[in-house]
Amino acid sequence: MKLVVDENMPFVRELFADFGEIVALNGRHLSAAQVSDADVLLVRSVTQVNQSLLANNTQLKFVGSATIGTDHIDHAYLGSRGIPFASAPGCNATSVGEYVFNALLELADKYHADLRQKTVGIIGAGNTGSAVAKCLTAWGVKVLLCDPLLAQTEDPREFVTLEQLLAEADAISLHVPISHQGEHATYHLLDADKLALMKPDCWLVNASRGDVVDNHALLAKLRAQPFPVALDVWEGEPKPLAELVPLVDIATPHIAGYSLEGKALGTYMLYQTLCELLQVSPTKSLTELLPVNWYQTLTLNQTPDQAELLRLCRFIYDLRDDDRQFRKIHQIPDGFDNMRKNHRHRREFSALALVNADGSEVDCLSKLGFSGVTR
Ligand SMILES: NC(=O)c1ccc[n+]([C@@H]2O[C@H](COP(=O)([O-])OP(=O)(O)OC[C@H]3O[C@@H](n4cnc5c(N)ncnc54)[C@H](O)[C@@H]3O)[C@@H](O)[C@H]2O)c1
Ligand SMILES: O=C(O)[C@H](O)[C@H](O)COP(=O)(O)O
Repeated sequence: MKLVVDENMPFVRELFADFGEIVALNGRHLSAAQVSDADVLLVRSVTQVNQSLLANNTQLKFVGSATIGTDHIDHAYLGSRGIPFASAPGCNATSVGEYVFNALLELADKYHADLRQKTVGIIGAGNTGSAVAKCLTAWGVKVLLCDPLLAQTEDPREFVTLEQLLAEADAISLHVPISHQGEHATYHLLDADKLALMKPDCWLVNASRGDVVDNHALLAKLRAQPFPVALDVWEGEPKPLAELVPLVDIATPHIAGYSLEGKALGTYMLYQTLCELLQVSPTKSLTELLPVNWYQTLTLNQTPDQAELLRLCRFIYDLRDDDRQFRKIHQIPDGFDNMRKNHRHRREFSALALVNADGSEVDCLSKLGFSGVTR
């Protein structure tokens, strides 16, 4: 069997080598010729999987995307060809949750604000939105959820309308898929009119898809009156609107989901699906592939203050490093993709096992996901 895979997919050889020959290629520039004799195609979000990529291939048995978003997949075309497809729902949700929490802590630090005095509005309350809510709730921050689709279900959580969220939130984080049609389409969900409904100085974080926010409208608003913004995703990736970058406080190249755990789980979920499809038992486990946790002895107050929490979060992932690098490379040809390809995989909070020197467990840190170890 021949497996054509995105080169930016950790542990792909360890997990898939037993199935056949692995050919790892640049996913952004994958051509029809390169996939013409593939039996299995494993992609990430930068590969458009559609008729023009697959028309020459008559032997494809499986397409997998090691991502949460699937807007790069022509589902109707795969369906019409009867080609099985799987993605990896939720694989990097914790990573996104921790990225957004870190970003909000950085904004709070920069603007001398207490995050716990803020109300954070989360638009889209699925896997990534819930992961953000989990971190914020653990830290005692009030959260508003807007998700008109989940609001129609048995979901027991309380939901608000978009208008209510825009009117009440001191910070907004976006967690919707990109969609272009229907009552709840998310393309330019925050357009000039909606941006105008935000409270003055409301913070904005986008780690969903770039075109959920009208980037030109955001640029105009920031030029008229700067306010705190963190963007991980951009319209027109891999070429973000150059004038927008200097006006935002935190700028990164679509790496919110790039924890080692999140990326590895994406690959692993596809391994499980292919095993199922081929009716073979999985023989590999994800935990044996991941490196060991870090142990850190700390002396912490029972409830750390915001500065102490930020220090701890920066210890595991210092968002400012990615922000600094991004500002240097975003206008260089291939800079955006190269930074992603060479991104040093960060670990999730769970990889940091805290040994509190006074022997006590710090409740909010356990709730945030740090491995709490007391002695
Ligand atoms: N930056 C990154 O690295 C990164 C990583 C993972 C996912 N993402 C993006 O984030 C998106 C969300 O991921 P997820 O795991 O939370 O997906 P999910 O499917 O678990 O949740 C998405 C939620 O959005 C809701 N929704 C849809 N339209 C809406 C609307 N108009 N208003 C409010 N809510 C709406 C849905 O009902 C759903 O509950 C993905 O589709 C992907 O595009 C980005
Ligand atoms: O939808 C997702 O899971 C993320 O946006 C995705 O992981 C981004 O990374 P990429 O697939 O482009 O490497």
